[in-house]
Amino acid sequence: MAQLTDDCFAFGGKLMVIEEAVARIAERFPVIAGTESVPLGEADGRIAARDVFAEHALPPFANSAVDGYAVRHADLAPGAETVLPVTGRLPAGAAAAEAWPGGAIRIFTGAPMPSGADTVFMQEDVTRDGDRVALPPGLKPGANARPAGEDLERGALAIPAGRRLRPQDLALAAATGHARLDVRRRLKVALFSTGDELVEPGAGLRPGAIHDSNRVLLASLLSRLGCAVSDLGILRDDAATLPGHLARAAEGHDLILTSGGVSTGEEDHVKAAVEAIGRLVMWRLAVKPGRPVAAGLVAGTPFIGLPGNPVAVYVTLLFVVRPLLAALSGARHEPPQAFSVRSDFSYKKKQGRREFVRVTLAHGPDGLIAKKFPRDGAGVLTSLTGSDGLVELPDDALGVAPGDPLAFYPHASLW
Ligand SMILES: Nc1nc2c(c(=O)[nH]1)N[C@H]1C(S)=C(S)[C@@H](COP(=O)(O)OP(=O)(O)OC[C@H]3O[C@@H](n4cnc5c(N)ncnc54)[C@H](O)[C@@H]3O)O[C@H]1N2
Ligand code: MOO
Repeated sequence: MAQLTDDCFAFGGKLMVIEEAVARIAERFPVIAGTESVPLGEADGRIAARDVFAEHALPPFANSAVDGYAVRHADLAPGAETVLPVTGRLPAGAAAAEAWPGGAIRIFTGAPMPSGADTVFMQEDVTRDGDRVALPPGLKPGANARPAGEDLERGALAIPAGRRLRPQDLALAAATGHARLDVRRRLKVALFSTGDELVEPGAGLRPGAIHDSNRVLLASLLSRLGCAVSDLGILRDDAATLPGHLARAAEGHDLILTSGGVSTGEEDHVKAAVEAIGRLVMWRLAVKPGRPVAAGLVAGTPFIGLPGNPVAVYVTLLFVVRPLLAALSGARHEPPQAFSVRSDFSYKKKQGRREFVRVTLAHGPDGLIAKKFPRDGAGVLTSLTGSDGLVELPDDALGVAPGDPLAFYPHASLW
């Protein structure tokens, strides 16, 4: 393939490492503008548009961590039991009271510490007798009391801009005084499958046809990643009509995503269609499965063409598209977390490309071991439904042997 005038890759050369390719594609993709304010209940999975600061300290006031008795530590006899009169009662929600010198206040979890009191005995540790309570020796000053601002001081950063909001972030926003958050607008993604062999799920299978499974995989994954997906159906392997479909999709979308038709066959028209009405900025990556992935711009709108094989779709969406979605939407890319497991298999690979192998986990003598899913073709969908996750074989590795440490990504933590 000829070197394109405006591209950054020599397509014929060594394949580019995933992170470098993603960084160089991202440079050419514009970050979307536009934010909206949403109630916390609608903010899960959205991207924080700006830093969120604590409106007040968390907790806002010093309070008891247990049900028990609040005292001034200075009133306790060193090394001996202390008996104090019970001088008050403070349930959660009550306004703070004064601590009487030489008295103990019956207090409940979350109630404000009485001013002057600094230490709380758990009720299980004391002996109550009428209006007096006997307190054992040995409790440190400050025990079982939570200071104001222990979690966050007023004005402290609670959520950084660019964070993809998780339920725990929303809890922190609520706890620090926010009812709504400013978030980036959703990325609008136009989604196509391509291929003459494809028919809709549920349709009868004529000879040579298969059901389109990539579109529902991609639409579902993209929705989980917070995108607004336009499902635009199946495009035929037709060099004459493909460019028009892509050009129309470029209007009103932030990204066009296709699967299929990006390999080298003469029926693989997607790349040519992009070049006809826009430009490719990258084709082919050092990754297996998923090598023929293509990226470009169509009428200024970012385009990513994934290979047709379903496992290649899964892997490239995760490791190529996902960081690009983050770049487009102004999010911080938080790479999926890998866990270390031991290999239970031997496998040879080519140097100079990263491979993702589907595995199931089992308990070995020294921790978790990864067993390779027996059928590893990039078209084997049951290798995705029947495995626990992916292991990553590094670009430069020549293979893996039993006992080798492996980076494992559970399916459950990927989306
Ligand atoms: N001569 C070569 N052949 C192939 C190469 C190569 O380098 N040289 N690369 C192989 C690799 S690796 C992959 S991956 C595939 C990718 O090719 P395409 O992106 O052009 O994809 P298709 O040929 O259109 O489809 C591949 C495969 O996937 C099935 N498919 C496509 N779309 C869907 C869908 N929506 N749902 C379910 N299945 C789908 C399609 O029927 C094919 O079986 O090329 C290799 N060939
Ligand atoms: O890269 Mo292809 O995805 O190996 O099958």
